[in-house]
This record gives sequence, C-alpha cells and structure tokens, in this order.
Amino acid sequence: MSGRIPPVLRPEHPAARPLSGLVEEFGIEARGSLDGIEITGITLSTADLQPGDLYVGVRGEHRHGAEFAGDAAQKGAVAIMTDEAGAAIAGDAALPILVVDDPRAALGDVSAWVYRTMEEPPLLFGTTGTNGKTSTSHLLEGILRQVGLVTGLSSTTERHIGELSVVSRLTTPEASEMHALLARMREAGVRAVAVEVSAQALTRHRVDGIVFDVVGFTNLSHDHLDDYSDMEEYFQAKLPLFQPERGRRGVVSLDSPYGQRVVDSARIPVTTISARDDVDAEWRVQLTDETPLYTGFRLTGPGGQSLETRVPLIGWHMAANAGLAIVMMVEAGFELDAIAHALGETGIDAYLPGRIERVSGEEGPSVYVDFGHSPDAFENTLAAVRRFTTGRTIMVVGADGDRDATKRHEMGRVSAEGCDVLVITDHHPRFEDPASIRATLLEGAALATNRPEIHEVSPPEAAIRVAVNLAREGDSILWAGPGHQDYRDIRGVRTEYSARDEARAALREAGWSTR
Ligand SMILES: CC(=O)N[C@H]1[C@@H](OP(=O)(O)OP(=O)(O)OC[C@H]2O[C@@H](n3ccc(=O)[nH]c3=O)[C@H](O)[C@@H]2O)O[C@H](CO)[C@@H](O)[C@@H]1O[C@H](C)C(=O)N[C@@H](C)C(=O)N[C@H](CCC(=O)O)C(=O)O
Ligand SMILES: Nc1ncnc2c1ncn2[C@@H]1O[C@H](COP(=O)(O)OP(=O)(O)OP(=O)(O)O)[C@@H](O)[C@H]1O
Repeated sequence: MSGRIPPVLRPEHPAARPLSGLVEEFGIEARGSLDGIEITGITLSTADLQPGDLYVGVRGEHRHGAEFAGDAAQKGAVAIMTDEAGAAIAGDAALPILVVDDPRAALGDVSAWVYRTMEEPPLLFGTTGTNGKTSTSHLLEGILRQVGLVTGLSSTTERHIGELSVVSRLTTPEASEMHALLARMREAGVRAVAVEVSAQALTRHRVDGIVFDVVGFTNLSHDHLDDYSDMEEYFQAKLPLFQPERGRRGVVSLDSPYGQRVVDSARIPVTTISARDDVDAEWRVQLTDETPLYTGFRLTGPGGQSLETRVPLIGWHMAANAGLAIVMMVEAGFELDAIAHALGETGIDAYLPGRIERVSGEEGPSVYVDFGHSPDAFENTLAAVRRFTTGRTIMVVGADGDRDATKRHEMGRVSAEGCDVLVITDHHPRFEDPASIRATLLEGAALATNRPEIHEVSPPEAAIRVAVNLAREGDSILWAGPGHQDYRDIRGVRTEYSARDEARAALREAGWSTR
C-alpha cells in the first residue's frame, strides 16, 4: 500500500436502520421529512462516503464539513448531521438535516447505534500512553491469538480483522470508522480486540460509544506539545480513558511518575505494574534473560502468582509492555496459568512492524529500524541496542516537520548521549525546511556530555548508506523515526519510501547481505 491512503474497513453486510429511530433514540432535532429513510453507514468524510450513509459535517481545523454536504448528497448520502452553523451551510443539499450541538461529540454514540456495535461486543482492550501503545497492542493481540481467540487490532501501523490486515491512517480512527471496523470484526467472528488509543483520540471523541473491558496505561513523557499547550494538558487528555464511561477496569504502569497520578484520578478499579526495582506495584516485571533475539522476564502478581516467558524483542521496555498486556488479560478474566500454558516454551508470538525491527542478516553490522520519535523512546531503544553491541553504536535520526518542535533539542541531545556515531538526517519535513530541522537536532546534540562523531546527511536514503559504510562487524545501527511507514510527507505529498527497504538495500550494496 505504498504511499497511498489506506481504505476504511466497513461491514460487508450492513443492516439498514430507520433514520427516525435514530432521531427518537437520541432526541435529535430533525429538519425535513424522514419518512422511509434508512441508513446503512455513517461517515464524517466524503472521501469515504458510501451510498446510504448519514454524512456528519463537523467543524474542522480548516473547513466546516457541512461545506461538503452537496458532494455527500451526490455520492449517495441520505441525510446530514451537523451543528446549527453547518445546517445553514448545508441547506442547499436538499437532504434532511439532523441538528446537534456538537456533531463530533455525538459521532461515537450515533455510530454505535448505526452499527449496533455495543450489542454483544467482543472483549475490548484499550491502551494509551506516550510510548508503547503500539507494542503493547500487538503483543496483546498475539497473546489473545495464542490462547485461541479470533482477534482484531487497531494500531498506528495496522488494523487486523482475524487474518485480514490493512495499513492504518490515524493511530486511532475517527469514531465512525472505529465502529465500522468493529462491525466488520463482528461479521468475521472476532472475539477480542486490542485498540491503541491516542491522546488526540480522547480529545477528539474517537473512542466515544465504546466501553473497554480493560484499559491500560504505559507511560507519559515529552511529546505532542504542538497539540497540547503543556505536559499537564497532555496528561489530562489521557485521563478520560480511566473513567467508567470508557473503561471497566484498568492496569496502570508506574514506570513513569505520571502512572501514580492516573491511579489517583481513576474512577474505575485499577491494578498497577512496574518493571522498575525502585517502584512499589502490585505486579512486577523482572528480566531473566536478555539475548539479541528475545527478552525473558518473570511476571509476579499479588499473592505470589507468577509466570515466566519471553518477548521476541530487545529492551526492558518491551518486557514491560508484554507484562502490561498479560495483566490486562488477567483483569479481563483469563487465568495466569492458562496464559502461561498457551505461551509455552517459546513465549509470545507477535510481529511488530518497525518497532526495534532487525533488518540485517547474520553477517555484518546489526541494523534496527524503529518508530521512536521522542527523547524517552530514543533513550530506551539506544540502551537496548547498545547492550548487544560489541563495537560502535551508530544512530541515524531525523525529526518530524510541523510537529512538536519543542522536543527536537532533547531528541538531539539524547541521541548524542547514547551513541558513538550520530548521522543527522531528514524525516517527514512536511512544510518545514529540512535543513533547519537538522540544525536544531545538531544544536541539541551539542548539549550532550558525550561527543560522538557527527555527520549531517540529507536525504535519508543517503544517510543510511553513510551509516552502513561507516559500520564494521560488531557495530549496530539504530535508525529511529520511520519505523513501519512506507512514505515520506514532503510538502504535503506522500512520497513512496520505506526505511526498512532502504536499509536492506544499503546492506546489499555494501556487500553485507544478499537479501
Ligand atoms: C488535527 C486533526 O486531528 N485533524 C483531523 C481532522 O482534520 P481537520 O480538522 O483539519 O479537517 P478539515 O480539513 O478542516 O475538514 C473538516 C471536515 O470536512 C471533511 N471533509 C473535508 C474535505 C472534503 O473534501 N470532504 C470532507 O468530508 C473532513 O473529513 C472533516 O471531517 O479531521 C480529519 C478527518 O477525520 C482527520 O483526518 C484529521 O487528522 C489529521 C490527519 C491528523 O494528522 N491528526 C493527528 C494529529 C492525530 O490525530 N494523531 C493521533 C496521534 C498520533 C500519535 O500518537 O503519534 C492519531 O490518533 O493518529
Ligand atoms: N514502555 C516503553 N517505555 C519507553 N519506550 C518505549 C516503551 N515501549 C516502546 N517504547 C519505544 O517507543 C517507541 C514507540 O513505540 P510504540 O510504537 O510501541 O509506541 P506508541 O505509544 O504506539 O507510539 P506512537 O503513538 O508514536 O506510535 C519505540 O522507540 C519503542 O522502542
């Protein structure tokens, strides 16, 4: 799916529901006749609209969705739901209009009604936090499969419905897309779903209409300060997930100091977990074995119950994520012994695209591609890579344009602090000047106490080749940022590009591999 906008997954056999029933259920003001009108779907984007849809016109950052009501009508929408301002704009579309105060806030509950998603739902798990949401969600899905369930997944990288997999657009889809996905999962017999919940999703009502059986919190650190004015506002955005409207039970990692604050403000029963020795939590994760291929750990719970297993990734943080996933299952009612039995000798079976993913072969330097784009993520992944590196640790890194610029200095500093050779390059410049993003990373690198050899190389295709050419047997290269992505956003254009493919090509060209 290179560079293209991935599709929205919807139910293949949607049931029609009378629009008058919707209006009655939610006490919505309707303008125009609803006689005989039935809806089979709902969307807030004309790009995804299907005939029979209710088109929801929300006020966006750039446009009011109601401006596209005519387009929606042409594509087969049967009615519009919007606010008062939108109703004035959409009047010409000659469709009935449902008027609500805040269409985005209504979208989740209305979508749940349209697709009947909360009638006999699957087991629902929601994970939030700055780092580790994708990893925990994929690990959770893997373990749920291992205990024998048909699973679903919604993560930054992919949406899964049993064996079907499509690339994701947003980390957490808009509520109408989320409920359509759940409806499609029901058709496929999915019994348990792992959902990654971003702060933006909570702020923008994307998981409204869903009550998760178990919600999990990984950690909180500097990120997204373009969307939130400060860390406190970012932290507050995460809290609604731990209230009865969104979750029944919670598992909170105390690995970052924000964890205790989540516990203090939760209004649902929560249990705690930590992989840190200096933190007192109900569940503990202790590393037992670290190899370049997996991390072994022991999970011990209240009353001394315990499980020993392994996660096929490197770094203490991946054991922490796996422990969180297992305790979320325990909170959902699975027996720890049954989970241990299903994991067997070989441990957790899960593939995480572009998360500390090793793309090199047996010969030459180890090359890892990772999605980390925050100082905390860099610190942990660099430490994990260094642990298995006998030679030099080489870091290739760029920063997102048009996203939280306040973290760039710290990204540069942490990178320089943890490596021997630093190659500063470009990531998604978007509408920013890539040279000035690199300059800020370089300024940050100069603040480190460590003094690595530094190269500035643009574009990233050249940067990875410089890194590979500098590397010798025993060295490791960590390419942080691009992860699973298959494009770069350059001035609003998605240019086809895969860091994993580029890294493999660079290794081939240098004679280190034939893959
Ligand atoms: C800042 C933000 O969240 N923007 C979201 C928002 O866009 P917007 O407000 O700019 O929309 P707009 O262009 O003004 O249009 C208004 C409305 O008209 C509709 N429209 C517009 C044009 C048209 O031809 N037809 C049409 O129907 C749009 O779908 C929208 O509903 O509504 C759009 C439609 O749903 C989203 O795609 C878009 O997400 C953008 C792509 C985005 O990048 N969001 C990021 C910040 C985000 O949500 N990230 C989080 C976290 C990631 C992480 O953890 O790292 C995530 O969950 O992905
Ligand atoms: N528990 C953790 N603590 C700190 N860093 C972590 C943790 N788990 C993963 N990371 C690192 O954070 C980065 C992102 O991991 P992951 O994609 O799982 O997180 P995420 O929360 O989904 O982030 P995003 O929303 O940006 O996709 C990677 O570099 C990964 O190695």
